Amino acid sequence: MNSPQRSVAVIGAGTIGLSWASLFAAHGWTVRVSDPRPDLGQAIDDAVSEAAPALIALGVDVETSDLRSRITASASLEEAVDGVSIVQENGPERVDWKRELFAKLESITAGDTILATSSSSIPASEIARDIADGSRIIVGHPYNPPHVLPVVEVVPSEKTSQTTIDRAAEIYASLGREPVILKKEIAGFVGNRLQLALLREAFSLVHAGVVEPEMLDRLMRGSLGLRWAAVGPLAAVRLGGGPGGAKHLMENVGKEMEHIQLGSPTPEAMTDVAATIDEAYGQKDYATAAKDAGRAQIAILTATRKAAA
Ligand SMILES: NC(=O)c1ccc[n+]([C@@H]2O[C@H](COP(=O)([O-])OP(=O)(O)OC[C@H]3O[C@@H](n4cnc5c(N)ncnc54)[C@H](O)[C@@H]3O)[C@@H](O)[C@H]2O)c1
Ligand SMILES: O=C(O)[C@@H](O)[C@@H](O)[C@H](O)[C@@H](O)CO
Repeated sequence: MNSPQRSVAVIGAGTIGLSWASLFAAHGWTVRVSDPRPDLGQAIDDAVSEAAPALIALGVDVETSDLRSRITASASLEEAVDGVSIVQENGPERVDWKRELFAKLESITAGDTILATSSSSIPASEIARDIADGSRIIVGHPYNPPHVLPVVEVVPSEKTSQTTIDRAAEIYASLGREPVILKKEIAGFVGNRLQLALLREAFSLVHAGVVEPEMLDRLMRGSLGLRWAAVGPLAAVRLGGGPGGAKHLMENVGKEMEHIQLGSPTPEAMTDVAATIDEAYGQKDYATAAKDAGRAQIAILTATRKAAA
Protein backbone atom coordinates (compact mmCIF):
# COMPACT_ATOMS: atom_id res chain seq x y z
CA MET A 1 0.00 0.00 0.00
CA ASN A 2 1.47 3.37 -1.01
CA SER A 3 1.87 5.70 1.93
CA PRO A 4 -1.27 7.89 1.86
CA GLN A 5 0.76 11.01 2.61
CA ARG A 6 2.53 10.75 -0.77
CA SER A 7 -0.49 10.48 -3.00
CA VAL A 8 -1.86 13.19 -5.26
CA ALA A 9 -4.92 13.64 -7.45
CA VAL A 10 -4.16 15.50 -10.69
CA ILE A 11 -7.43 16.88 -12.03
CA GLY A 12 -7.08 17.91 -15.65
CA ALA A 13 -4.50 16.13 -17.80
CA GLY A 14 -3.56 18.67 -20.39
CA THR A 15 -0.30 20.52 -20.84
CA ILE A 16 0.12 21.33 -17.16
CA GLY A 17 -1.59 18.40 -15.48
CA LEU A 18 0.47 15.80 -17.33
CA SER A 19 3.68 17.62 -16.46
CA TRP A 20 2.66 17.71 -12.77
CA ALA A 21 1.77 14.01 -12.90
CA SER A 22 5.24 13.15 -14.24
CA LEU A 23 6.95 15.33 -11.64
CA PHE A 24 5.05 13.88 -8.67
CA ALA A 25 5.58 10.31 -9.92
CA ALA A 26 9.28 10.96 -10.50
CA HIS A 27 9.52 11.80 -6.81
CA GLY A 28 7.85 8.57 -5.74
CA TRP A 29 4.29 9.83 -5.33
CA THR A 30 1.23 7.79 -6.20
CA VAL A 31 -0.57 9.81 -8.86
CA ARG A 32 -4.22 9.48 -9.81
CA VAL A 33 -5.32 11.42 -12.86
CA SER A 34 -8.88 12.47 -13.65
CA ASP A 35 -9.80 13.87 -17.07
CA PRO A 36 -12.68 13.05 -19.49
CA ARG A 37 -10.35 13.02 -22.48
CA PRO A 38 -10.81 9.71 -24.36
CA ASP A 39 -7.07 9.27 -24.96
CA LEU A 40 -6.07 9.70 -21.31
CA GLY A 41 -3.99 6.54 -21.05
CA GLN A 42 -2.03 7.30 -24.21
CA ALA A 43 -1.62 10.94 -23.16
CA ILE A 44 -0.07 9.82 -19.88
CA ASP A 45 2.25 7.41 -21.74
CA ASP A 46 3.37 10.17 -24.11
CA ALA A 47 3.83 12.73 -21.33
CA VAL A 48 5.96 10.37 -19.26
CA SER A 49 8.11 9.45 -22.27
CA GLU A 50 8.69 13.13 -22.90
CA ALA A 51 9.24 14.23 -19.29
CA ALA A 52 11.49 11.39 -18.13
CA PRO A 53 14.64 12.44 -20.07
CA ALA A 54 14.24 16.02 -18.81
CA LEU A 55 13.82 14.87 -15.22
CA ILE A 56 16.86 12.61 -15.49
CA ALA A 57 18.87 15.46 -17.06
CA LEU A 58 17.87 17.56 -14.03
CA GLY A 59 19.24 14.93 -11.69
CA VAL A 60 16.03 13.19 -10.60
CA ASP A 61 16.75 9.50 -10.02
CA VAL A 62 13.90 7.94 -11.98
CA GLU A 63 13.40 4.97 -14.25
CA THR A 64 10.80 5.68 -16.91
CA SER A 65 9.02 2.40 -16.21
CA ASP A 66 8.81 3.15 -12.47
CA LEU A 67 7.54 6.62 -13.22
CA ARG A 68 4.74 5.41 -15.46
CA SER A 69 3.72 2.66 -13.04
CA ARG A 70 2.98 5.25 -10.35
CA ILE A 71 0.40 7.08 -12.48
CA THR A 72 -3.11 5.71 -12.95
CA ALA A 73 -6.11 7.08 -14.83
CA SER A 74 -9.07 7.29 -12.48
CA ALA A 75 -12.60 6.43 -13.57
CA SER A 76 -14.11 9.27 -11.53
CA LEU A 77 -13.24 12.37 -9.52
CA GLU A 78 -14.20 10.54 -6.33
CA GLU A 79 -11.83 7.68 -7.12
CA ALA A 80 -9.02 10.09 -7.95
CA VAL A 81 -9.21 12.08 -4.71
CA ASP A 82 -9.86 9.18 -2.30
CA GLY A 83 -7.28 9.38 0.48
CA VAL A 84 -4.86 11.78 -1.26
CA SER A 85 -2.77 14.40 0.54
CA ILE A 86 -3.14 17.03 -2.14
CA VAL A 87 -5.28 17.73 -5.18
CA GLN A 88 -3.54 19.68 -7.96
CA GLU A 89 -6.21 21.04 -10.30
CA ASN A 90 -5.33 21.86 -13.93
CA GLY A 91 -8.70 22.23 -15.59
CA PRO A 92 -10.01 24.95 -17.87
CA GLU A 93 -9.07 28.51 -16.87
CA ARG A 94 -12.67 29.47 -16.16
CA VAL A 95 -13.69 30.72 -12.71
CA ASP A 96 -17.17 29.21 -12.92
CA TRP A 97 -15.76 25.80 -13.72
CA LYS A 98 -13.17 25.99 -10.92
CA ARG A 99 -15.75 27.23 -8.39
CA GLU A 100 -17.98 24.26 -9.11
CA LEU A 101 -15.13 21.79 -8.96
CA PHE A 102 -13.64 23.09 -5.71
CA ALA A 103 -17.04 23.15 -4.02
CA LYS A 104 -17.31 19.46 -4.89
CA LEU A 105 -13.72 18.76 -3.88
CA GLU A 106 -14.30 20.36 -0.49
CA SER A 107 -17.27 18.05 0.11
CA ILE A 108 -15.66 14.77 -1.06
CA THR A 109 -12.10 15.03 0.27
CA ALA A 110 -10.68 14.41 3.73
CA GLY A 111 -10.43 17.40 6.06
CA ASP A 112 -6.64 17.60 5.71
CA THR A 113 -6.38 17.28 1.92
CA ILE A 114 -4.87 20.36 0.31
CA LEU A 115 -6.92 21.68 -2.61
CA ALA A 116 -4.53 23.49 -4.98
CA THR A 117 -5.24 25.07 -8.33
CA SER A 118 -2.62 25.64 -11.03
CA SER A 119 -4.57 28.67 -12.25
CA SER A 120 -2.59 31.29 -14.17
CA SER A 121 -4.52 34.23 -12.81
CA ILE A 122 -7.64 33.39 -10.79
CA PRO A 123 -7.16 34.07 -7.06
CA ALA A 124 -8.17 31.38 -4.56
CA SER A 125 -10.62 33.84 -2.98
CA GLU A 126 -12.51 33.99 -6.29
CA ILE A 127 -12.61 30.20 -6.51
CA ALA A 128 -13.65 29.87 -2.86
CA ARG A 129 -16.12 32.79 -3.06
CA ASP A 130 -19.20 30.66 -2.37
CA ILE A 131 -17.47 28.07 -0.21
CA ALA A 132 -17.99 28.41 3.55
CA ASP A 133 -14.63 27.10 4.66
CA GLY A 134 -11.97 27.59 1.96
CA SER A 135 -9.14 27.04 4.42
CA ARG A 136 -7.73 24.22 2.27
CA ILE A 137 -7.95 26.06 -1.04
CA ILE A 138 -4.75 27.64 -2.40
CA VAL A 139 -3.11 28.59 -5.66
CA GLY A 140 -0.02 26.59 -6.58
CA HIS A 141 0.74 28.31 -9.90
CA PRO A 142 3.50 26.59 -11.90
CA TYR A 143 5.40 27.72 -14.97
CA ASN A 144 5.09 25.64 -18.09
CA PRO A 145 6.39 22.95 -17.88
CA PRO A 146 6.27 22.38 -14.08
CA HIS A 147 8.61 19.38 -14.32
CA VAL A 148 11.33 21.70 -15.67
CA LEU A 149 10.73 25.30 -14.48
CA PRO A 150 11.22 25.22 -10.67
CA VAL A 151 9.11 28.12 -9.40
CA VAL A 152 5.61 27.54 -8.02
CA GLU A 153 3.76 30.69 -6.96
CA VAL A 154 1.93 29.83 -3.73
CA VAL A 155 -0.94 32.30 -3.35
CA PRO A 156 -3.25 31.94 -0.34
CA SER A 157 -6.57 33.72 0.05
CA GLU A 158 -7.56 35.27 3.38
CA LYS A 159 -9.51 32.06 4.05
CA THR A 160 -6.48 29.79 3.45
CA SER A 161 -5.07 28.37 6.70
CA GLN A 162 -1.39 28.70 7.60
CA THR A 163 -1.21 24.90 7.77
CA THR A 164 -2.34 24.70 4.13
CA ILE A 165 0.22 27.31 3.08
CA ASP A 166 3.05 25.59 4.93
CA ARG A 167 2.16 22.08 3.75
CA ALA A 168 1.66 23.15 0.13
CA ALA A 169 5.05 24.89 0.08
CA GLU A 170 6.63 21.86 1.76
CA ILE A 171 5.17 19.46 -0.81
CA TYR A 172 6.32 21.58 -3.76
CA ALA A 173 9.80 21.91 -2.24
CA SER A 174 9.94 18.12 -1.78
CA LEU A 175 9.47 17.88 -5.56
CA GLY A 176 12.55 20.06 -6.12
CA ARG A 177 10.37 23.11 -6.82
CA GLU A 178 11.09 26.63 -5.56
CA PRO A 179 7.92 27.85 -3.84
CA VAL A 180 7.40 31.64 -3.86
CA ILE A 181 4.74 32.50 -1.29
CA LEU A 182 2.96 35.78 -2.03
CA LYS A 183 2.13 38.06 0.90
CA LYS A 184 -1.08 39.29 -0.71
CA GLU A 185 -3.49 37.98 -3.34
CA ILE A 186 -3.68 39.81 -6.68
CA ALA A 187 -5.22 38.73 -9.98
CA GLY A 188 -2.51 37.31 -12.23
CA PHE A 189 -0.24 36.91 -9.21
CA VAL A 190 3.32 38.26 -9.66
CA GLY A 191 4.83 36.28 -12.54
CA ASN A 192 1.98 36.70 -14.96
CA ARG A 193 1.57 40.39 -14.20
CA LEU A 194 5.24 40.93 -15.00
CA GLN A 195 4.96 38.69 -18.06
CA LEU A 196 1.86 40.61 -19.18
CA ALA A 197 3.63 43.97 -18.85
CA LEU A 198 6.60 42.81 -20.88
CA LEU A 199 4.53 41.00 -23.53
CA ARG A 200 2.20 43.96 -24.00
CA GLU A 201 5.22 46.15 -24.74
CA ALA A 202 6.79 43.48 -26.95
CA PHE A 203 3.58 43.08 -28.96
CA SER A 204 3.28 46.85 -29.20
CA LEU A 205 6.82 47.20 -30.58
CA VAL A 206 6.27 44.47 -33.19
CA HIS A 207 2.91 45.96 -34.18
CA ALA A 208 4.49 49.39 -34.58
CA GLY A 209 7.08 47.89 -36.94
CA VAL A 210 9.95 48.75 -34.60
CA VAL A 211 11.34 45.18 -34.52
CA GLU A 212 10.66 41.71 -35.94
CA PRO A 213 9.66 38.90 -33.49
CA GLU A 214 12.85 36.91 -34.01
CA MET A 215 15.01 39.98 -33.41
CA LEU A 216 13.11 40.90 -30.25
CA ASP A 217 13.62 37.37 -28.98
CA ARG A 218 17.33 37.47 -29.88
CA LEU A 219 17.61 40.76 -27.96
CA MET A 220 15.95 39.29 -24.86
CA ARG A 221 17.91 36.01 -24.96
CA GLY A 222 21.24 37.82 -25.29
CA SER A 223 20.64 40.58 -22.75
CA LEU A 224 17.81 40.96 -20.25
CA GLY A 225 16.77 37.31 -20.32
CA LEU A 226 20.32 36.15 -19.67
CA ARG A 227 20.87 38.76 -16.96
CA TRP A 228 17.55 38.04 -15.24
CA ALA A 229 18.18 34.28 -15.31
CA ALA A 230 21.42 34.97 -13.43
CA VAL A 231 20.35 37.51 -10.82
CA GLY A 232 16.71 38.56 -11.28
CA PRO A 233 15.46 42.03 -12.44
CA LEU A 234 15.66 43.85 -9.12
CA ALA A 235 19.11 42.61 -8.14
CA ALA A 236 20.13 43.63 -11.68
CA VAL A 237 18.90 47.18 -11.00
CA ARG A 238 21.16 47.34 -7.98
CA LEU A 239 24.13 46.03 -9.99
CA GLY A 240 23.31 48.45 -12.82
CA GLY A 241 23.87 51.31 -10.43
CA GLY A 242 27.43 50.27 -9.68
CA PRO A 243 28.68 50.98 -6.16
CA GLY A 244 25.89 53.54 -5.86
CA GLY A 245 23.31 50.76 -6.24
CA ALA A 246 19.69 51.04 -7.27
CA LYS A 247 19.33 54.60 -5.96
CA HIS A 248 22.17 55.77 -8.18
CA LEU A 249 20.75 54.01 -11.24
CA MET A 250 17.30 55.49 -10.77
CA GLU A 251 18.69 58.99 -10.27
CA ASN A 252 21.15 58.86 -13.17
CA VAL A 253 19.42 56.71 -15.77
CA GLY A 254 15.86 56.17 -14.66
CA LYS A 255 15.09 59.88 -14.57
CA GLU A 256 15.86 60.28 -18.28
CA MET A 257 13.35 57.56 -19.11
CA GLU A 258 10.49 58.93 -17.04
CA HIS A 259 8.88 60.56 -20.10
CA ILE A 260 8.71 57.33 -22.10
CA GLN A 261 5.12 56.21 -22.74
CA LEU A 262 4.85 52.41 -22.99
CA GLY A 263 2.59 50.75 -25.54
CA SER A 264 -0.93 49.55 -24.84
CA PRO A 265 -1.84 47.40 -27.85
CA THR A 266 -5.50 46.91 -28.75
CA PRO A 267 -6.93 43.36 -28.85
CA GLU A 268 -6.84 43.58 -32.65
CA ALA A 269 -3.16 44.53 -32.58
CA MET A 270 -2.44 41.61 -30.20
CA THR A 271 -4.21 39.26 -32.62
CA ASP A 272 -2.25 40.63 -35.58
CA VAL A 273 1.06 40.19 -33.76
CA ALA A 274 0.15 36.66 -32.63
CA ALA A 275 -0.35 35.80 -36.31
CA THR A 276 3.02 37.39 -37.14
CA ILE A 277 4.70 35.33 -34.40
CA ASP A 278 3.15 32.10 -35.67
CA GLU A 279 4.27 32.93 -39.19
CA ALA A 280 7.78 33.80 -38.04
CA TYR A 281 8.25 30.57 -36.07
CA GLY A 282 5.86 28.25 -37.86
CA GLN A 283 8.52 26.49 -39.92
CA LYS A 284 9.43 24.43 -36.83
CA ASP A 285 6.64 22.12 -35.67
CA TYR A 286 5.37 22.57 -32.10
CA ALA A 287 6.79 19.31 -30.72
CA THR A 288 10.29 20.05 -32.01
CA ALA A 289 10.14 23.66 -30.81
CA ALA A 290 8.96 22.56 -27.36
CA LYS A 291 11.69 19.90 -27.16
CA ASP A 292 14.38 22.41 -28.18
CA ALA A 293 13.08 24.95 -25.64
CA GLY A 294 13.11 22.26 -22.94
CA ARG A 295 16.69 21.33 -23.69
CA ALA A 296 17.82 24.98 -23.60
CA GLN A 297 15.95 25.65 -20.33
CA ILE A 298 17.52 22.58 -18.71
CA ALA A 299 21.00 23.67 -19.84
CA ILE A 300 20.50 27.18 -18.40
CA LEU A 301 18.97 25.85 -15.16
CA THR A 302 21.82 23.36 -14.74
CA ALA A 303 24.43 26.06 -15.40
CA THR A 304 22.88 28.61 -13.02
CA ARG A 305 22.52 25.98 -10.28
CA LYS A 306 26.16 24.96 -10.78
CA ALA A 307 27.28 28.60 -10.65
CA ALA A 308 25.28 29.18 -7.46
CA ALA A 309 26.65 26.04 -5.75
N1 LIG B 1 -0.41 26.24 -20.27
C1 LIG B 1 0.30 27.00 -19.50
O1 LIG B 1 1.31 27.61 -19.92
C2 LIG B 1 -0.06 27.13 -18.04
C3 LIG B 1 0.95 27.45 -17.12
C4 LIG B 1 0.61 27.54 -15.77
C5 LIG B 1 -0.69 27.32 -15.36
N2 LIG B 1 -1.64 27.03 -16.28
C6 LIG B 1 -3.01 26.79 -15.79
O2 LIG B 1 -3.23 25.38 -15.69
C7 LIG B 1 -4.59 25.07 -15.98
C8 LIG B 1 -4.61 24.10 -17.15
O3 LIG B 1 -3.99 24.70 -18.22
P1 LIG B 1 -3.49 23.81 -19.47
O4 LIG B 1 -2.65 24.68 -20.33
O5 LIG B 1 -2.93 22.53 -18.97
O6 LIG B 1 -4.89 23.54 -20.20
P2 LIG B 1 -5.26 22.36 -21.20
O7 LIG B 1 -6.39 22.86 -22.02
O8 LIG B 1 -4.04 21.82 -21.85
O9 LIG B 1 -5.80 21.21 -20.22
C9 LIG B 1 -7.01 21.33 -19.55
C10 LIG B 1 -7.50 19.92 -19.31
O10 LIG B 1 -8.67 19.95 -18.51
C11 LIG B 1 -9.45 18.84 -18.91
N3 LIG B 1 -10.81 18.93 -18.38
C12 LIG B 1 -11.87 19.59 -18.88
N4 LIG B 1 -12.95 19.36 -18.10
C13 LIG B 1 -12.54 18.53 -17.10
C14 LIG B 1 -13.16 17.94 -15.99
N5 LIG B 1 -14.44 18.15 -15.73
N6 LIG B 1 -12.43 17.15 -15.15
C15 LIG B 1 -11.11 16.94 -15.40
N7 LIG B 1 -10.45 17.48 -16.44
C16 LIG B 1 -11.16 18.27 -17.28
C17 LIG B 1 -9.38 18.87 -20.42
O11 LIG B 1 -9.76 17.61 -20.97
C18 LIG B 1 -7.90 19.18 -20.61
O12 LIG B 1 -7.14 17.99 -20.74
C19 LIG B 1 -5.27 26.40 -16.25
O13 LIG B 1 -5.87 26.85 -15.06
C20 LIG B 1 -4.10 27.31 -16.65
O14 LIG B 1 -4.36 28.67 -16.35
C21 LIG B 1 -1.37 26.91 -17.61
O1 LIG C 1 4.35 31.32 -18.33
C1 LIG C 1 3.75 30.39 -17.78
O2 LIG C 1 3.95 29.20 -17.93
C2 LIG C 1 2.67 30.77 -16.82
O3 LIG C 1 2.81 32.09 -16.39
C3 LIG C 1 1.28 30.58 -17.39
O4 LIG C 1 0.41 30.71 -16.30
C4 LIG C 1 0.81 31.54 -18.45
O5 LIG C 1 -0.54 31.22 -18.73
C5 LIG C 1 1.55 31.46 -19.75
O6 LIG C 1 1.54 30.16 -20.20
C6 LIG C 1 0.89 32.37 -20.77
O7 LIG C 1 1.15 33.66 -20.47
